[in-house]
Amino acid sequence: MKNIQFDHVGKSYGPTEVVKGLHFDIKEGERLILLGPSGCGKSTTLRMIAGLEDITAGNLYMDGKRVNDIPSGLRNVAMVFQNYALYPHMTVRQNILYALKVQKMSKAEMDRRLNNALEMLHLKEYENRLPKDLSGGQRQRVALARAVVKNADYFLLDEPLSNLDAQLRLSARKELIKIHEMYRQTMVYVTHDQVEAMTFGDRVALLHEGRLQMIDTPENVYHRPANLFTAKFIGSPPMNLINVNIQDSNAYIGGQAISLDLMWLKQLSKSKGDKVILGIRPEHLAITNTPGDHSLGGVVKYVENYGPSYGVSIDMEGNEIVVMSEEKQWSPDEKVYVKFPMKHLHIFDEETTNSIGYPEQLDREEDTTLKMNTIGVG
Ligand SMILES: Nc1ncnc2c1ncn2[C@@H]1O[C@H](COP(=O)(O)OP(=O)(O)OP(=O)(O)O)[C@@H](O)[C@H]1O
Repeated sequence: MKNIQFDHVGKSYGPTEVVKGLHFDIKEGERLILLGPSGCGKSTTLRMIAGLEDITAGNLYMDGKRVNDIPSGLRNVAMVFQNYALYPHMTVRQNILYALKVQKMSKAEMDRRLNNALEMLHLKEYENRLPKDLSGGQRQRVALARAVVKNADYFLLDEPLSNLDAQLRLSARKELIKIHEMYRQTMVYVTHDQVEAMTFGDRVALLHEGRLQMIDTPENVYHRPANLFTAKFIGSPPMNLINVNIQDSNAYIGGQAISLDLMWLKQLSKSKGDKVILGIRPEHLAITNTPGDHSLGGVVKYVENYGPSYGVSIDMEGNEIVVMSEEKQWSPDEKVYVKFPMKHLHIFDEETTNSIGYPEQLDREEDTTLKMNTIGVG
């Protein structure tokens, strides 16, 4: 099994621990995205898999074998770096063949792999050029070709598309998906771009300050965030998060209350004390001019144009709430009402910041127990 297992893996530089207790598996053949803000430890984690960085705590297994002390060259990995790392004095062809020559492969096999890669990545006509005579996108494709020809079991990519403009990034991403579907290597892909992560990953592992926050499918990371960090990081504009007091079956936001006539929230108020954070995505809220059930009043602060819709920023009892609206009609200082649909509410524990309830269980009325998010926290 060409899988990768992190067993409480950590990395310290002197006294500074930059990766902390990573404990999860990457499955054979999957596209796993390491996502997180700058400095969270993504590259360090990838470099530990590649064997370019010592592991200072825990064990790392690849294909069932502990690799902590196995040098990079024996791990059967191909890596693509953000800055491409092409040899400037070598042509495209020489750059691509370099790794294979080191492996002492037969000429016929080298030519076969080279031609496949040149064709697949549309590089045939640039074969004899030096890197300085290529565009950023073309250089990036050469870096990919150089990794592809190695036919490695593990394909490790560190922000490989970040130097490309938006359009090129889109086509390069499609290319990468094609390559991956053809070879199905175990792929680990570092990015800080959530759109890239959501569109490209089979699963996403979100890191923050060296710790795993959640590892799951893009869909679950978006719809069932395991904690406040995940809820805030994924989604643009981000999820609204509001401190509320729960009393009986009402959630109080300042002086206003919405009735939470749901069995699981009643249970929550009994078992969890009364202070929680309520989360709801901007696209799940609706604005009206008139009060109604599950609606709270607020005042429009400003409206931002997001292209297909408008982000309306509303002051609600000192909380700033963003609501996506198809209409531009809302103007600053206008009094409005915001409807909170019960089926889209998330509840987070104020103290631990972990999710203690998310919307899906509302569809199953017979299930009155709280669904807990237990994945990958800590
Ligand atoms: N050689 C080093 N010595 C000391 N600290 C280091 C060293 N290399 C990295 N770090 C620190 O480790 C932390 C994690 O770095 P890393 O490059 O893994 O983050 P990242 O998530 O990939 O960030 P980015 O998206 O900005 O590349 C950072 O705080 C960084 O400053």
